[in-house]
Amino acid sequence: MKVLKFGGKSLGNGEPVKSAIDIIQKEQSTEAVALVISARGQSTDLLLALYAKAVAGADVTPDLENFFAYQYIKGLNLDLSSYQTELQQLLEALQLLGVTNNRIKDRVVAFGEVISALTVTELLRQQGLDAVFADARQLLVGRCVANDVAVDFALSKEKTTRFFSALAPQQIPVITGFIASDPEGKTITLGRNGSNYTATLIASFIQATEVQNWTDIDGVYTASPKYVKNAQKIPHLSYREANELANFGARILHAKTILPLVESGIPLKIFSSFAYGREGTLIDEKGSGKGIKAVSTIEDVSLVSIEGRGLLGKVGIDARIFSALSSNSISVRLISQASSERGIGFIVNKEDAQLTEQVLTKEFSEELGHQDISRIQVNNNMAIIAIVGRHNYSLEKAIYGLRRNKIWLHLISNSINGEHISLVVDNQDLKKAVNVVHNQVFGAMKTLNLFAFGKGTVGGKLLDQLVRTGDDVIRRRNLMIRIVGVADSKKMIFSEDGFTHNWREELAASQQATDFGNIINLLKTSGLENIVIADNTSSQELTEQYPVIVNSGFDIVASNKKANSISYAFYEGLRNDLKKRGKLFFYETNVGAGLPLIDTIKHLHNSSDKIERIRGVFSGSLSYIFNKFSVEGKSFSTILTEAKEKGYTEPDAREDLCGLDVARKLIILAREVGLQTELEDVEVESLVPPSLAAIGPFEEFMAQAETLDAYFATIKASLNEDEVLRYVGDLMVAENKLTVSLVKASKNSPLGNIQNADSLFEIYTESYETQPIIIQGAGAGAEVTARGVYSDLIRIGGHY
Ligand SMILES: NC(=O)C1=CN([C@@H]2O[C@H](COP(=O)(O)OP(=O)(O)OC[C@H]3O[C@@H](n4cnc5c(N)ncnc54)[C@H](OP(=O)(O)O)[C@@H]3O)[C@@H](O)[C@H]2O)C=CC1
Ligand SMILES: N[C@@H](CC=O)C(=O)O
Repeated sequence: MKVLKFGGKSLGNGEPVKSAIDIIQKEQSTEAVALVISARGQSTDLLLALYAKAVAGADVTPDLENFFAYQYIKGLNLDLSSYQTELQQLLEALQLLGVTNNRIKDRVVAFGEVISALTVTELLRQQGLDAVFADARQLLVGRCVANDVAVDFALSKEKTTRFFSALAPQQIPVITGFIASDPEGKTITLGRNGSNYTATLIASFIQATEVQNWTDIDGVYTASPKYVKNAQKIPHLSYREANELANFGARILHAKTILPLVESGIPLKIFSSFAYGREGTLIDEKGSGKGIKAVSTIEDVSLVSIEGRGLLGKVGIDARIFSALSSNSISVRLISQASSERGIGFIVNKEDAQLTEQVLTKEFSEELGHQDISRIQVNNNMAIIAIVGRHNYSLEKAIYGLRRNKIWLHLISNSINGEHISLVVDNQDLKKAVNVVHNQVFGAMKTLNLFAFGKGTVGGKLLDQLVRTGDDVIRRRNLMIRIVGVADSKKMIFSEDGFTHNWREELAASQQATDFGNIINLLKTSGLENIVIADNTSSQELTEQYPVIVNSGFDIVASNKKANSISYAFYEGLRNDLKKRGKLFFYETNVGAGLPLIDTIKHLHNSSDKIERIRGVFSGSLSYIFNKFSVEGKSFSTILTEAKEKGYTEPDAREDLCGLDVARKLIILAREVGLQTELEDVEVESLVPPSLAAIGPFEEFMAQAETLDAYFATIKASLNEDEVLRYVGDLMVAENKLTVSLVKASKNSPLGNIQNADSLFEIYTESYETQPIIIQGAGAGAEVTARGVYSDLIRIGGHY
């Protein structure tokens, strides 16, 4: 015979209770069943509310009617009037007395299970099954001890086996869950998860073949799906693991419910009654072997810490703490003690925190007076994350992830059998922390949460690329890049669930103004892990906020060159912040767009190959302009407009023309090789004609196209037939000399030979002294630059 237990949600009116009856019919067709039934739907909550109202002397009539209205199922021949009268009388007595009483409370609550079991019995009879109602108060006996129930196993077993042996083979007992009686025959309840306990007790008494727990969740998950979206169902657990999970927050289980099964070796299966046929979780003696099984959580606990020099080497301190707590019925969830014995920390339930402080202050009043104990501190806003299962390096992995996400660990506790690690974090960090730990220890898919500043040429293309190829990155890199926010200079959007192809429409429809402080605050309080800020703007104000971003615990990717080319003091300060916080900043696209230039320079520099000179065409837009202008008949302004339309220029193309963009790139490379240069150190030959230098808006500048064209026509006229114009950047490291100038190059030289918007960099080093390393390819453009930023994001993801 197997025992089937149905939870309250699985017996709610309508489809849920119909499905439960279907399941019972199917299951009993293969093997005899005994049923354990919880109160239906919200019945227990309604009864508790009725009890509270009655004690407060309030009118309970409407609520009582509501309760019974819910209990009646249309077409079912069940008369509950005697129960209604009995409950009403109990509540009236409570109204008169106005006092709380746990035994009466249990009697009130018991109506939920009794009516539910009667209802299921009747529904089964309607289907032609021989169902027999059984009140568990006739079967299970126990005593209330300190907020718990101690079951009298021998007596309960005797009563239960006697009841079962009197059943005919075809009869299906429908037993009330949750309730039992005390030795005087008064109603008691079995506490949290009480109906599950009823089921496992009955199963152990009758030596059932298995217990099936039918509920609204289809099994035990690797973490609470409320917090961790990619939590996975666990197919198989051992009793030990289930017990650890039950002790550490798994709502679906309770430690004491597992015990009767352990002793009798009966397997427990957890299924969803809303998805019959779907695999659930099996819990038995063997389990599925080694490995991490789950990361569970307990919210809202309190951390108590006792510190002081007087604890050093003193015998009996721990004994005094725990005996004081135990005589006040305060249970300690976990403990950690410094090896020097100068401090001890432990976790209690939040409800017990105040009493704990009072009890310990009294116990150690003398030591506190002599300053042997400097303080007893209680911190109420704590949470526990428990890693359950045998682990190799899981603690290291968890700590690495938590550190990267700036999550403070208050206490660590490791079980002796190695099957359990507990980590205590601030409650406010719980969601982020459990995601980090879960992903670290399972090596599960990592999530990178991206907030993107800038949705123009580069930023917009990056977001489109991410949406288009995100699934591919998940498949190949086990990394999900979730776009949680986008901001342009005016508006922003933010959603913890992320945006996909609809980001443009969502941003267009947004009413929320871009506000940097608000964005950082939203991200910090979101509970999202692994946050990366993408800067695809040309805003200097935003780059000046990078230290705030880093100090908030976020990584950065940027196509914006300004953070690396404004003052050296800022550059150095940012590097210090990054180092101190262990944060990442990737900016490969700052020079040469998607070309692997900065990385190459870094590798050469780090391998001590002295870089002597970097020379070439640093500007993609000016490469395009001079490639065309030198050989085609179009005017300079026409080609400049083309370059802008193709997305090669800076937002204000004069930053390219005046040499500022190339100068920035030279500074960035110079700093990579260790020079402490400033923008003013670069000797720049500007291409903005002197007569147009003072013009304000770009449109006004372009309105002077004739002057611009005439200026460049003169320069072009001075070219020989085999020459072309090139705008060349040159970094001479030993001389600390950085120049940008317009040169005439032979069409047949490497510089003269480049096409389209290609950049070309010649890198001379100690090893590559005469034959430089040459890196050449598209040096500007939305597609290649966005790809470069994308690849920086993936590199950051590789560190999670
Ligand atoms: N184009 C290229 O080939 C390359 C460009 N880069 C760099 O990429 C960066 C972006 O260039 P590009 O895409 O061409 O420029 P765009 O002008 O096309 O886009 C800039 C975006 O930044 C937004 N923005 C500006 N200031 C802010 C701010 N303070 N907060 C939020 N958003 C802001 C703009 O908003 P709004 O739309 O409201 O104006 C716009 O969406 C530049 O720094 C450039 O140097 C680097 C390598 C190559
Ligand atoms: N405007 C820049 C874009 C890339 O950095 C260029 O022309 O190279």
